[in-house]
This record gives sequence, structure tokens and C-alpha cells, in this order.
Amino acid sequence: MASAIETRPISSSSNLSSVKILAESPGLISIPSKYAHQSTNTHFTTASVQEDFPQASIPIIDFSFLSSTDSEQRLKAIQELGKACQDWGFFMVVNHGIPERLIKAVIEVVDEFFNLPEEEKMEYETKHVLDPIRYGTSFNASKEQTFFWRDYLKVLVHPHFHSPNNPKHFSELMMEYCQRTRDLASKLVGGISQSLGLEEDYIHKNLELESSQQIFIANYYPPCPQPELAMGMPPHSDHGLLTVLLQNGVGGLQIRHGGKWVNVNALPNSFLVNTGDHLEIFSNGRYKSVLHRAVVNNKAKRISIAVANGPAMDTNVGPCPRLLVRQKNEEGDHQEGTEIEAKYNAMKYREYVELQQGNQLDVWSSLIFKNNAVLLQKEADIQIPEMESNNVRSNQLQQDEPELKSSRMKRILLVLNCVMLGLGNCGGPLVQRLYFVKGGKRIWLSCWLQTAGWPVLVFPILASYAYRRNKQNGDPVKLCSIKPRLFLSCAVIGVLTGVDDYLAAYGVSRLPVTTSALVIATQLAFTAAFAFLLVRQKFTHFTINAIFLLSVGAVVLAFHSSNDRPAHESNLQYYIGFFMTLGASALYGFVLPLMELTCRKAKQVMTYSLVMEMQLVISLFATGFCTIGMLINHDFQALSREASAYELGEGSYYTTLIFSAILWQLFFLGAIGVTFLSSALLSGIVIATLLPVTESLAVVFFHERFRSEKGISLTLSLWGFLSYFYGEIQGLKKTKSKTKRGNPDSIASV
Ligand SMILES: O=C(O)CCC(=O)C(=O)O
Ligand SMILES: [Fe+2]
Repeated sequence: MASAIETRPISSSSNLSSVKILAESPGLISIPSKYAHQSTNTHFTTASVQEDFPQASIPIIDFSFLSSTDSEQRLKAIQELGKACQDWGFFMVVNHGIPERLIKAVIEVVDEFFNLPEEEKMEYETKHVLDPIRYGTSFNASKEQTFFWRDYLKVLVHPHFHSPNNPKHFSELMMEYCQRTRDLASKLVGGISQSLGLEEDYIHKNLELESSQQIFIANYYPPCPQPELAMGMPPHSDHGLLTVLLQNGVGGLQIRHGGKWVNVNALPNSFLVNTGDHLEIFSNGRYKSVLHRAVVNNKAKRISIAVANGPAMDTNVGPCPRLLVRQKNEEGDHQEGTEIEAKYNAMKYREYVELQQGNQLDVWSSLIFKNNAVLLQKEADIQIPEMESNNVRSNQLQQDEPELKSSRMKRILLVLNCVMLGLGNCGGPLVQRLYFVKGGKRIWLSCWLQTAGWPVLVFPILASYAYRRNKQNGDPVKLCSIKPRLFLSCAVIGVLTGVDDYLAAYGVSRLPVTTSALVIATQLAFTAAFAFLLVRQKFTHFTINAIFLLSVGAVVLAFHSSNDRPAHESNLQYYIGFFMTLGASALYGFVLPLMELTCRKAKQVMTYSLVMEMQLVISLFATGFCTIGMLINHDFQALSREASAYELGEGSYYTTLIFSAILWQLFFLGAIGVTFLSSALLSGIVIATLLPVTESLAVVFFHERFRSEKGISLTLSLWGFLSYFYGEIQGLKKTKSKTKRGNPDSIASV
């Protein structure tokens, strides 16, 4: 119904899947780039300047007064109706007489329709705007660069009734509901006709409402993880005469009023009604067809049902001739009877719909707006949305995220990040331990090295920048996209990481690698707990089992840990080392979900280049924190002394430091990458399950003892690891069968 072009089926060449499937994909924390609108366009996002949208107190029309036998009451209601159409173009109808049980049942059955298997709904994917039943997604997916967070079902219900076969009772309920709303619209049109000074049945007869075109449109907006970047439905006006809108109690409609977007919420058991383009044309612009849009939220699904009531398809609609003659006004206008200029050309309703929805906007506007001033006035309030969506807009996301175009690419990146995390996870503690074993004593230096490798990040960031520049054919592309709010969050995480590095470095200096690595495995339990608290991580039996096994593994080790105490260390030193490592584990278990939360709350589109920028800022602040520690401890001055006393020689000393820095950088970049591409929990799982490799390497390189408790712990870790991945594979299979016909690209869990 809306004034745009919804000609494209859901699964055409670009494989656009339903947004419902996308929203239900496990672990979706940010929206795919193709759903994120430019924050510079205030009409397409809510993230920009106007943060709080006032609540509109739109006029309320008591329908019972319109059909009152008391002529005075009726006249008053008609005047109020006319004023509502003139000043607002939107009003709320109460006491309409449509039973509440019918309203509830229709919403429920629409919900059931969207819950049908994708294959079944796909039967209704169609090509032509006037096909009787159409199921689709977004708004005008064939023309849009950026999609809308909405699935829809459109059914032509009058003069010929159509309906999907399923769900059961859909057809019956829809027929009754459409009949009742058609009667409602017809009575309102009668009142509007009178409010224009015409007979009650004037519009009815002249626009042939006996065979009026009625369209049932159900809109489904699932919860969206980044609602401020997405939009459910773009600004548009509705064609036809009156649209009767119902919603499932979840707000989201905004209308353009007084140059602002304002929220409109309906009273319980009321309808929202808006005047359409053809009432504007018919009244020669006296009644406005107002722009409106639907915003989305991250909490509850929203369903809206818009029933559009238009003239008969083949009716010619132009300004009403009787309204083009000046009426005598209250002051006794002496120009009474003179002609008023028609602002619009007449056009068949069918042609209007086809031209407008067929996207020939230039032709359409020149045909419809006889008076160019009307068009200009419309454009002045807001850039007409069709123009926006039809023109190829340079989209911030396409600039930012060329590398995440396909799900294959995402999977490759995820594997790459797991490998980096693995290398860092095994190599980092080993090289750090090497430093201490061969004569290094500087804890602050060792901790500084955990993040001081940040300059290596400059290369991939530059490479991504060069790639984007190349792609944009000379259009301006930003080197850094991080915004102040995200920068600040990363700075805080950086300082926490610095503290964490110190705790971990202290632990590594005191404990054998085998012990410290297994204590670090408790991090998974911390990660899981914080992930639940901070990001509402969902757990399956398999993940719970994995977390339990991995944690028990670490505890088994902890009970026997004193057996491991190196000969030269006191009990106290050993225990301090043990608890410092545990503290590091808890803190990092907190930092990972915190990063996930930061990614979710960032009012920015998350891209992989942005993740690298975030890691750079985190490392920078962590390094700054540790530099202070080094300065206080005079570590810089001690460097050359320590190098010359290093057991493996001076050259190897510096090599050890450099490798340590690089390996830790891989660890952190891998961890944040896996968190962004999947979840904090997966990062924790990878860290915990790579223990066997670290264990074996430590036994090989440092000839550490491999005692029975380590064997038990190791077995439990492996078991936990297998349990987690088995669960993941099961989950993936389920999702795949759900989305057989959907597009893996849109499954943004990776
Ligand atoms: O979902 C809404 O509130 C708006 C729906 C709408 O404007 C339409 O379907 O034309
Ligand atoms: Fe609409």
C-alpha cells in the first residue's frame, strides 16, 4: 500500500532472507551492514540528532458520535474529523464497534502466518505489485541499497477476496476483519465527505467505493539488536483514501508533524487512521497524506496490520470539481464562485499505483503534481523517501565492510581469528615463561609486552583502508571510523586489560606454565557467568556441560597445585602467584563479555576494521597503564642490564621480548575478533580448550612435570571442548533446516 515499490520477492538473485530468520539466528549481536542506515540521514535512523521523539497527542474521534441520531453531536463529530484530516492527517478512532476478540484473533493469526516454515511463506513471493498475495521483506528490496527491518504479507481483499490457505482460520478471520474495517472506513469517508461540504455519499459514488480496492497488509518487525541503526519502514505516505492501522500493543509508528518525527501510540482497543494520497488529491490538498515511518526496538516483536482502503482501481481521481469553486466564507468572501486552481492532475488509481510502485518517480511526480509548488513543499519537509531509496546512495557500510560481504568470508575470518587466538594463547605464556626461566625478572615489563605489540595492527588497518579506497573509486573514505563514545569504552577496557596483564604476568612469573594455563582455564566459568549477566548469553545443555567440565578440570589442578611449587619459591609466593592468576582469569572473564556488550551498544556499525581499531585503542591504553608501572619500577633502565645477564644471550633476550609482544597481540586480536564474529563465550571456550597444546609444549620445552592431576584436568578439558562443539554443530543443523531457503549471508551469527 505504501508509496513505494515492493516488487521483489524474498529470495531473488541476491538471496535476501526474511528478517525474522535473520533476527532469530543464534548469537546475532549486530545487524548486517545491509540493514544499517546512514546515521547522517535523520529520516532513516533514530541514532542521530533527534534522540527523543515527542509523543504526539493526535486527535481522537469517537466513532459512535459519527453515527449518532443527535444531529448536533454528529455535526460536531464531522467537524472534528475534518479538522483532524486537515491538521494531522492521522487520528485515533475509539468506540468503533469492532469486537475486541476479532482484533485479538487477527493479530494472533498473523503472528502464526509469519511463524510458518519459510518454504510455505515463499509460495507467495511474487513479482508484480498487483499480484493478489505477496510475501516479502524490507520495503522495496529490488531498489534498495540498504534494507528495512521488516517482513510483510500483502493481500488484495476487495473487490475480490484472496487469502493464503494457511494458517487455519486465516481466511475466515481476515474476511470478517476486512469487512468490518471496510464499513468503518466507508462511514469515515462519509463523514469526511460532509466535512468538505459535500453530501455524505458524494465520495462513495464518485470514487466508486462499491468496488473499492482494499488491501490487507501485515507487517512483522522482529526485535533488532541495533535498533538505532535500523529502520522498520522508511518514511512514506499511503496511497488510497484511508488506512486503518492496528498494532500488537508494541509502539513504533512515528509521523511527521510540525517538521518533527513524533511517536504515535494507540489507546487500547482503538485504531489509528490516516488519510491517503487520494484524499489529498481529491480534496485538492486540503487534507494531507502525511509521511510516517516505523522504528524498531530490541525487546519485543512488533506486528502491525494496515488495511488500505482506496477507490475502485479504474476510477479516475483528481481534485473534486466542486471543491475548485470558492465557497462563500463566514466573512462573506466577495470572490465567491471564482475558480480555484487544481493542484493535482487526475489519474486512474491503477495507473497511479503502477507508476508509483513501478518506480518511475519522475513521470509519476510530474503527472500527479500539476502545481509544482505542492511537490516542492512535500520535498521541503523531508526528502521524498522514494527518491532516497531509488537513488544509489553511497552507503557507509559498503565503504566500511567490503571484507564481510559473504558468509564464507565471515567464516574464513572466524577461523583466522581462532588461529590467532590459538597461537597467542599457546605461544604467549610459553615465551613469557621463557623470559622468566632464563633470567628475566621484570613483571611490569612482561605485562607491558602483552599489549605493546599494538603497532603491528597499523598494517591490517592500513590494508583495509587501501582496499576500501580502491573500491570507492575516489570517494572519500575514512581511515578511522571509531567514534568518541566507542573510543572511551575501549579506553576503559584498555585500563582493565592493563590490570589484568599485570595479574597474569605476576602469576606466570611464579607458577609453572602448566599450572598457570590451567588456572586460566577457570576464565571460562567467569566468562560464562558475566556473559549471562551482561549480554544475556543463552546456554544449551552442551555449553553448560562444557563450562562445568572445564572448570572442574581447573579446580582439580588447583587442589594439587602446591606440588608444583618450584624449589626456590616460598609457599607464600606460590599462593600469591596462584591467586593473582585466578584474579587475572576472573577479570578477563569479565572483559570479554564487556567487549561483546560494547560491540552491541556501540551506536556504530560494527565492521572488522572497526574491531581492529578498537583493539588498537584497548592496547594503547593498556600499554600506557603498564608503562606507568615500568617507569615507577625503573624497568626501562634495567633492560640492558637484564639483557646482558640473560642466559640465552643478549640477542635472544630482545628476540624473546619481541616475540612475546607479537604473540600476545595475536591473542588479544584473536579474542576480540572471535567475540565480534561469534561470542565472548566462544573466545573463552577456545582459550580453555587449547590447554592440551600449551600443556604438551610446556612439558616438551621446559621439561615440566606432567603429573596425574594434570592428566585428569586435561581429559576433562578435552571432553568439555568436544561437548561444546557437538552442541554447536547440533545448533547449526537446526538453524540450517530452518533456513533451507534463506540466505546464509544473512545469518549473522558469524
Ligand atoms: O507498522 C506501522 O506502524 C506502519 C505501517 C505502515 O505505515 C504501512 O503498512 O503502510
Ligand atoms: Fe503506511
